[in-house]
Amino acid sequence: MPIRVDDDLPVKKILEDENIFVMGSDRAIRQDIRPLDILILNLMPLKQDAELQLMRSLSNTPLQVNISLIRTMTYESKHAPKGHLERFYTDFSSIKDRKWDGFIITGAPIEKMEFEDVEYWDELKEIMDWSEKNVTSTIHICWGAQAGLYYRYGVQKYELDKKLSGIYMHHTFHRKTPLVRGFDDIFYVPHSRYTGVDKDEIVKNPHLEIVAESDEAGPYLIIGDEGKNIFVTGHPEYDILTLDKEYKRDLAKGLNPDIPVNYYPDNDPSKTPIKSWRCHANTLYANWLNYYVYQITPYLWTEKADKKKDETAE
Ligand SMILES: CC(=O)SCCNC(=O)CCNC(=O)[C@H](O)C(C)(C)COP(=O)(O)OP(=O)(O)OC[C@H]1O[C@@H](n2cnc3c(N)ncnc32)[C@H](O)[C@@H]1OP(=O)(O)O
Ligand SMILES: N[C@@H](CCO)C(=O)O
Repeated sequence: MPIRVDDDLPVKKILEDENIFVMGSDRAIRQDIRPLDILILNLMPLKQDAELQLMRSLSNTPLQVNISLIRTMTYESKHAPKGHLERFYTDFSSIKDRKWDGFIITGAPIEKMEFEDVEYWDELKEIMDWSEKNVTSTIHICWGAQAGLYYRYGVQKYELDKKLSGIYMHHTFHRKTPLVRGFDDIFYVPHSRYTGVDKDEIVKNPHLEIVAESDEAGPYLIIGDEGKNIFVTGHPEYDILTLDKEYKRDLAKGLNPDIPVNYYPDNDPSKTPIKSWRCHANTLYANWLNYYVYQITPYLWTEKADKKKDETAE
């Protein structure tokens, strides 16, 4: 698909080299269509990796997608280059006075902290409150999913006995649900986290529906309020080598990590992993953009459109 990004964004060149269809602003302004406006709150420390991974995942649709990036202002990232953040990112106060078709809240390596101890927790709560009225559908990834399930629906996270790391087999429950349309009967997804969410709390909440799960990794795709909020507890967007880097990093730190499961051929970390989740990631994001964003978002999002939506909901 044509992803529209800033012409100078460094990952644009990488995406073009990979043959991902990226459209520069010159060509985009000459296509006479209404593009989707997608906002990404990037909470990952390795911001450019996350940009690249998400843009790849969003690239499998004929729709034109404008990507805008925001960061937190109450916590300053230590690892992201300052110049990059200043040039390509803005903050919540600059984007809050308009409507957005889709919104992505990324993961963050802070799942062992209490939510209330996260430095940007109040800011994130404000952003989540704002998104209820100003975004058509929000996807939350990994820690972002745990934070969203907790703040929006009161679902607790809990610490696992050990880090869940690897490529896990999943299945869907409701094959007719648009989010999982076209999925294979079983499919694989990376997970990499120290915490999980309480399945019983999700099941008993009438606003939430689990539509895909893994026997080992637990609930994976959860739909909130019919798609207004979507929670993805794994990392379908991860690159082939992301888990490898995390494993070797933890090994070097002396953390004695388990080898990520079902990842290296013959379970041998010296061998190059095989990417078995690309097709799943593409289908998931294409389904989200189509059924939960494009088909639902008003063409002209005005107060009139808001009123009509409220009337239909009543
Ligand atoms: C559960 C999930 O969502 S998984 C997704 C996260 N996965 C990844 O980030 C994988 C890649 N990350 C990494 O390899 C490592 O985090 C590294 C190498 C970048 C940094 O590791 P360390 O130096 O040990 O961690 P450090 O203490 O600096 O904190 C890491 C991140 O946690 C977050 N963080 C730490 N403390 C806080 C805090 N009090 N409040 C909010 N965020 C915090 C920040 O995002 C921080 O990175 P940033 O300042 O660059 O944004
Ligand atoms: N994916 C994360 C998990 C820890 O938050 C990492 O290994 O860096």
